[in-house]
Amino acid sequence: MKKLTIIGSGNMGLALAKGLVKSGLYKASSITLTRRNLGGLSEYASQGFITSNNNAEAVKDADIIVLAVLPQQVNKVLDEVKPSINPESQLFTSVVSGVTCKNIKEKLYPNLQVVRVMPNTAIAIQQSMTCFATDNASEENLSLVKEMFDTVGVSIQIQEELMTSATALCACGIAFFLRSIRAASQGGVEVGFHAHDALMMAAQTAKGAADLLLQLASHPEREIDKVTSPKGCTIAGLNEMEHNGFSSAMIKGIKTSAKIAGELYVKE
Ligand SMILES: NC(=O)C1=CN([C@@H]2O[C@H](COP(=O)(O)OP(=O)(O)OC[C@H]3O[C@@H](n4cnc5c(N)ncnc54)[C@H](O)[C@@H]3O)[C@@H](O)[C@H]2O)C=CC1
Ligand SMILES: O=C(O)[C@@H]1CCC=N1
Repeated sequence: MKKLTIIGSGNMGLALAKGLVKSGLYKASSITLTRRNLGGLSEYASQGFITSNNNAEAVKDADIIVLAVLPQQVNKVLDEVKPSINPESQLFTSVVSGVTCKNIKEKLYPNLQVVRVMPNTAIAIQQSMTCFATDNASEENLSLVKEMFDTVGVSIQIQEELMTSATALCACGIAFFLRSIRAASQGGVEVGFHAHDALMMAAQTAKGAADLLLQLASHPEREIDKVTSPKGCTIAGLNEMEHNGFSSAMIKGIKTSAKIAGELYVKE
């Protein structure tokens, strides 16, 4: 079993750690989690994870390193770990938005194999859509990354220039679909359901809609056509939403997120 060190164990780092252990691919004892404030990791230490607030020490024995700090924390952390990194033997992965493989190699070592990965928080329940890209990692290391992220959802390799787009569509996308479900449940309350029933009903309906596309390899409009009876209530509601900019709002939101994702990291 490979040894993994996650630098920056916040929302994403912890979701990844939980998902990998749940999948059975990793034991908690083979994952080291770092954070500045160790107290925030005590629950994880009691579950068998190794915890540390010393990034330089924590990366020394790792086969795979996952950088999961915020973009504005990257420069300081890379300076800190550089003397402990072995570019010959370690694989460096990063989930940080807007930080390219080149940015990391410039700060660390030019021959370090780097894979940029963009998962989403559904990784905690093995349902992530994960995109990854590299400009120098070996096929063997790419297979390792694919195996790792396929056990916690679905992963695909993409061109690196599309990573900020993948961030918007898939990583930010979790929030966009959650807000849609929340809005649907609020509508549900207005038409007569208690809030917790409305939320469960909206979430299960969203899950069914997604599964129609994934399991039948169908297109949204094909499935929509099956719901919209002529002169019926679905087309009336759907058109009302479109008159209010439903599709347009989602498209504009994704474009804005993709733009911001590319501006999050500032080189020193
Ligand atoms: N939250 C999400 O849905 C996703 C986040 N990402 C990326 O993951 C990265 C982390 O995002 P979040 O987990 O949301 O942020 P977060 O703020 O929850 O996590 C960052 C963690 O890094 C720790 N940290 C800061 N400085 C550190 C240091 N010097 N040493 C060790 N730990 C340190 C913080 O204490 C915090 O726990 C970001 O770069 C983000 O772009 C990528 C995909 C999805
Ligand atoms: O909001 C953010 O910047 C991070 C990256 C993608 C999801 N969360």
